[in-house]
Formats: sequence, structure tokens, C-alpha cells
Amino acid sequence: MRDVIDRPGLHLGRLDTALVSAHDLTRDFRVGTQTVHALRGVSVWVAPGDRIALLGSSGSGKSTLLHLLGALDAPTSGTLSWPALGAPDTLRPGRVSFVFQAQSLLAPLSAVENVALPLILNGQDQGSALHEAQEWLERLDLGALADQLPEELSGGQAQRVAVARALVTRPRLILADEPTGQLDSATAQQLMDVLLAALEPGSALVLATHDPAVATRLKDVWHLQGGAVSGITRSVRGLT
Ligand SMILES: Nc1ncnc2c1ncn2[C@@H]1O[C@H](COP(=O)(O)OP(=O)(O)OP(=O)(O)O)[C@@H](O)[C@H]1O
Repeated sequence: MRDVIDRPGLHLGRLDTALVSAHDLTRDFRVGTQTVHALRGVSVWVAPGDRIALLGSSGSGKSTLLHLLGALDAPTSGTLSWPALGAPDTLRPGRVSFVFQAQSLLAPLSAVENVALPLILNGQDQGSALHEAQEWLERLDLGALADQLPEELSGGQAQRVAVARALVTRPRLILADEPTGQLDSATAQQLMDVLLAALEPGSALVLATHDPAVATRLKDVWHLQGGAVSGITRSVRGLT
């Protein structure tokens, strides 16, 4: 693999500072006697500060690619590395975080307990974890809802709590799988406002969506079609 690669139309960057680098990934699934080729030779890399949308229709391979980038799944062929993050078994919890489409909060825990959980799983004591979680909720304008259970939150509020839970460990790489998928368009844009404002400048976001209005909030858009990256564009709105 070369030291320096050029993502067409984007910028030059060094692979050794990449958060994740993927070369010629394929992922096949066996369904009965059929093989589904979910990814067909994807080569991409993500650098600190990147804000990337994976834009594609249902079944184009967005979730599969996100899972591979976060080491939740392994490729059928191809190589993955996390040069700036370390070995795959050190990636989570903490350095890589996921935000899922919906219903990912633990039902018996309050909002603040949900947000504190990754810190507690990382070994932090409960008191300071809850304190930090409360600060994140306040930063995301949810301080007053800290003691609510997930079922008492609106869809948009629950997703903001999920964003707080993903960011509380100050991850370097945030992978979001259709986080606005269950929200109306105004609430989706509010969630994007909150998410983009809360990101640390040196962290990277890769967000899967089928909604162009969400994708254009991010600087770079990778278009996925049939398990391959069919094009890369830079969003004018995402540059502002
Ligand atoms: N665990 C699995 N078993 C079998 N097939 C799978 C599995 N996961 C994904 N696939 C198939 O791989 C292809 C890509 O799926 P993927 O979920 O990555 O697409 P997507 O773009 O995220 O779609 P959506 O927007 O609907 O979530 C689809 O044809 C899907 O049916």
C-alpha cells in the first residue's frame, strides 16, 4: 500500500495518520443457496477531521461498510487497518463509537444512566461517570431530561441522548448508521446541528444515510451503489 494516496477530488493525506484505512474490501453473505455481494472491492480511508456521508439507497452496502470500518464485522476479502487507533481489539469501547438508527437506548436506564454507561464500562467510577454524562446532556440541550426513561423521550430527544452516549468517551471515530432515519426532516436537521456542533475538530464522522438533505450537511459524500463507491463529491454546504 502506498504511503500517500489521493482521494479523487479531495485532499492528499498520509495513510499512517488515517483513523481507518480499507483496501479492496468485499463482504459476501450466504442466504440459503444464494450469495449476496454486499460490498464489491471498496477502498477508502478516513482521516482526522473528516465529515463523510455514505449516501445510497437501501441495500447499497452502507451498514455493511460502517460495520467493517468499526470492526463490528470482518470482510470476506481485503484488508483493514486503524493506523492512528491501534489494533482492532483496542478500538472499543472509547475510541470508536456508533450511533444507530433508533431504539438503541437501554430501556430500564434513564437518559443520564444511558450516557454514563460507556464510561462505567471503561472502568470509571459511577459518580464521576454520571457527572460527565450530565454535562454532555446539558451540552446537547437535554439537561432537564436526564432522569427520563427512553420511553418518555421523543424520537429526536432519544437520538440526541444516543449522540451524547456516543461522544461521552471522546472517540476519534464516530460511525452513525442512519441516525436520522426515523425522524421528520426538521428534527433530522436539528439532530445534525447538534451532532456537528458537538464533534471535536480532530475526530472523524462517517454517517450513512439515504437522504441527500442529510448528506449535504457533511463535507464529503461517498456515493454507494450496489456495494461499490460509485463517486465522491464534496458538498458546498458542508464546507461552510
Ligand atoms: N447479515 C446479513 N445476511 C444476509 N444478507 C445481508 C446481511 N447484511 C446485509 N445483507 C445484504 O447485503 C446488502 C447490503 O446491505 P446493507 O444493510 O449494508 O445495505 P444498506 O445500504 O445499509 O441498506 P439500508 O439503507 O436498507 O440499511 C443487502 O442486499 C442486504 O440484504
